[in-house]
Amino acid sequence: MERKKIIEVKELVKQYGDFTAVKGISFDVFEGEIFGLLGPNGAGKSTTLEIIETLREKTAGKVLVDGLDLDKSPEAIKTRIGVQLQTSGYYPGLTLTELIDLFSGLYNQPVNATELLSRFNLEDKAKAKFKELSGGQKQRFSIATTLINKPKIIFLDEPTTGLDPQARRNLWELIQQVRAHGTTVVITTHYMDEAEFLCDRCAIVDSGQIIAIDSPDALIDQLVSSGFERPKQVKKANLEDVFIQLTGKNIREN
Ligand SMILES: Nc1ncnc2c1ncn2[C@@H]1O[C@H](COP(=O)(O)OP(=O)(O)OP(=O)(O)O)[C@@H](O)[C@H]1O
Repeated sequence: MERKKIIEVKELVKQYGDFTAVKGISFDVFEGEIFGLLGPNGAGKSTTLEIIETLREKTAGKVLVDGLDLDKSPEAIKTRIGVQLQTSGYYPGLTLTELIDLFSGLYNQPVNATELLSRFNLEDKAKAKFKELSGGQKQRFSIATTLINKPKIIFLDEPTTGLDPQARRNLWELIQQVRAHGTTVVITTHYMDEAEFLCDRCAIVDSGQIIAIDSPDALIDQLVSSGFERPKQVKKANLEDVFIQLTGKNIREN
């Protein structure tokens, strides 16, 4: 059975003055997958996401989200997507419940704040102010808020940057749960372990172009079949495994 394309990007171009940040990229995202955009700083990942999110004008190309043309139906697209705000985008003095109620009113979507907070292990923080949360809790809350308008797709821009190993792994599990509920996830990251763990497929973007696109496994197999070998014998564990083994998996943020 053919999988449904929920995002179609064709020959997308973005120029900032004389500088071309996105150079005619094309890719599809399938419904229900976790799709990653990977690439070094300045590759054009955020620009591409912001165009799909209707937050930035494109220079050329075509974008369809859930079958809707970005040029014709940006408002309808907004109702089908959830966008993670930078953590500075929240009123720091409001409690989490008040913030959820605020968004719920803005989107005109009734939301059970307690249920949403407990899905993200934040039920104990319902009356806490946003500014009182740890980094991991802030990230969990910002992902929770992407779901308020019951979107088909959520976009997460570097969701685990700055988090400790326990908080990162916890967030990975939560992102998998979001997908298990049927939401498509598009994520940008600099962490290859994160992409390998989470993404069904990923596009590697460099200097505004997609230089590879496939599942992490297939990309690794292609490299290995080209004769690549790691210069050093790979050990069965790495330093992060040592750290997690010693400090446990529990998140430390209460
Ligand atoms: N508003 C802007 N005006 C001019 N140039 C911009 C603007 N926004 C981004 N750029 C440039 O476009 C290029 C792509 O930026 P973008 O933020 O999309 O990259 P990125 O892959 O998300 O990088 P990072 O990983 O650092 O977030 C960069 O060279 C950046 O300096």
